[in-house]
This record gives sequence, structure tokens and C-alpha cells, in this order.
Amino acid sequence: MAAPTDTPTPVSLPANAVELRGLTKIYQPTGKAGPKHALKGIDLAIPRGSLFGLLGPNGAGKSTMINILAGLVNKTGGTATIWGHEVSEHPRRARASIGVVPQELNMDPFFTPREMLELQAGLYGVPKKERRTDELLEAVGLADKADAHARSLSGGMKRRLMVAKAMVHTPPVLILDEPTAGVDVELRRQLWEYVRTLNKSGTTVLLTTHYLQEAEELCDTIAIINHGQVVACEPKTTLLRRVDNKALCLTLERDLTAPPPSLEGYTVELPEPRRLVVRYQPSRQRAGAILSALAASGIGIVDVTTEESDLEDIFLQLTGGAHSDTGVIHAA
Ligand SMILES: Nc1ncnc2c1ncn2[C@@H]1O[C@H](COP(=O)(O)OP(=O)(O)OP(=O)(O)O)[C@@H](O)[C@H]1O
Repeated sequence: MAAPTDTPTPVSLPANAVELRGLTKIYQPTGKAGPKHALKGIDLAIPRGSLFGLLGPNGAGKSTMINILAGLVNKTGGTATIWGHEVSEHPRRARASIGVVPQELNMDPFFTPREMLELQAGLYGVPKKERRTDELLEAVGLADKADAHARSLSGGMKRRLMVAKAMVHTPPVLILDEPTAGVDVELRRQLWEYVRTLNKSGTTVLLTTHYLQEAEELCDTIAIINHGQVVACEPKTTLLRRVDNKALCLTLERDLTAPPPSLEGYTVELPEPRRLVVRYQPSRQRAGAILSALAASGIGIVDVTTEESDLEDIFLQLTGGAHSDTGVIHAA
């Protein structure tokens, strides 16, 4: 897909595609519930060209943030700038600079993909001769479904159509809200591939996700928010280096009934009589010292593997959130 060029842009391209400064949102009291401080002074910069992941447990404030960017929720304080346009000062320009793919697949089942994209382009005031309907359908692999009724599309095709719909006005910034929630593994991979392609062609992508693996595989920069505040915002590789924790997993030559005394000072588990897991801090401990200690105790080793910490460890450390076996994050 061509790099976005025809969106109203400042003379020089902004270093940050999205910039939030002291962004606050207080929802007014409803019924018996008091006011809700959903965003408590968010400072966040999303570099131009990045594939940025926004993580947080339920209720952290992700949707509020995205809805402010999309012009659907009014902020209480601070600034939110998209492609150089502050959302309250230049709402039309700010809105023209982003495409939002919402979580829900809201589409009229009787429209065809072609009609839907044409309608959306009309809503954004894209002149007929500048429309990219066929190009977009081709890009999301729906060229052969251009004139089929939307109700005949599979779930995956509908999601791809939503992405095409968000791109009709060629926004430089694309926001995907939980793009793969409830989507099967194969389709998830296809969507990731497409998001990567869009990003490589110059579109800055911001995605929220409950799947930590998604953020770990796809995003180059990750922000974690919790209770309306940013608790981390770093390149993924820096973030992953934060947890100073590694495990040495050893298969032993003979059965053990208890961890060997020579490993005192390490966190040691013996999940099976011939399997030993030794956790250590690479910044101050060496795997070699563990192996030497075992050799000194006369314990032969058949095989060795290591386990690094992943985004889940960092997420849990920063949010105190709970995480299920399916890789989905839950509220603390
Ligand atoms: N319209 C509203 N009125 C009052 N409170 C709201 C409203 N919308 C959201 N909230 C509250 O603001 C907080 C942040 O909600 P938000 O939906 O932004 O979180 P989230 O991170 O998107 O969560 P989820 O992952 O569950 O979608 C929550 O405590 C929520 O209950």
C-alpha cells in the first residue's frame, strides 16, 4: 500500500505521530457512582513510524484514551495532539489524521465492501477521483469480494474490511482497538502480517491488546497503563531487559530427593526427580557458577535450557495484574 501523502500535514513531519501531555479525564457522576478519574495526567509520545502497543488491565483507561483521540470523548484537561493537530483546537484536522478500527464489527450486512468504502470515503470528503477503493480492497485481500454482501463475509474478512474502512482517507496514524479479540490463531497471524505491511509502508500504528504475546511479537514500543497512569513506555527490547530474572532448566543424570545444598542462595525448584530449575539474576550471577556448583556436588547434567522473562513478567510486576493461561490479561 502506498505511503500516506494526501492527509493535511504540517510542513515538516512531526517526530511524534501522537503526543499526550497531562491528559486527564474525569467522567461525571452517574446515578450513585461518584466522578471517575479515568486518566490521571497521561504523558505519552508515540514516535512517527512506530508500531506501538498500549497495554493495561481492564479499566486502566485505554478506551478512554483512544476515544479522546478519535474525538468521541471530551478530555477534561491536558493536550492530545495527532500529527501536530491538537484534538480540541483542530478537531477536524486531528480526526482526518487517524483511522480507528473499533473492537466491534459494526457494519450494515446489506452493503457490499465496495459500497461501504465508498460511503466512508464520502463521509471523510474524499473526492471521487482520489478514492482508493479498489486499491484498499486489494490490499486487504478482499478484491474478489468487492461486490458481495457483507453478511456473506467471514469474521476474518469483516475485520480486514474494517481496517480498509479506517484507511479510506489515508490517515498517517491507524488505531486498532483489540484487533484480534476472539479471532483464531491463523487469522490473527494474517492480521499481524497486514498490520506489519501497513507499518512498513509508513503508517504509524497504535494498537491496544489484551494478548501480551501479540504486543511482544508485533510492537516495537510498548506503553503500559494502570489506573489511568502510564507505568512504562519504552522500546520493547528495553522493557524486556527490565526484569533481571532467568531460569536454568536442567535434566539430571540421576534422581534427586531435594535440591543440592551447593545451590544455596539460588531459588531452586525440583519439579521432577531429574529436573532442576534454578532461577538467577544475570546482572549479578552467572549460569557457569550454577553448573560448577552442581559438578562439585557430583551431579551429572544431561541437558540444559534457559528461560528468559517475557512481557508477562514485566506486566505483572508493573500492574500487579492477574494473567490467565490463555495469555489474556485481567484486572488486578
Ligand atoms: N462513560 C463512562 N462513565 C463513567 N465511567 C466510565 C465511563 N467510561 C469508562 N469509565 C470508567 O473509566 C475507567 C477506565 O475505563 P476504560 O474503558 O477507558 O478502560 P480500558 O482500559 O479500556 O478497559 P477495558 O480493557 O476493559 O476496555 C474505568 O473505571 C471505567 O469504569
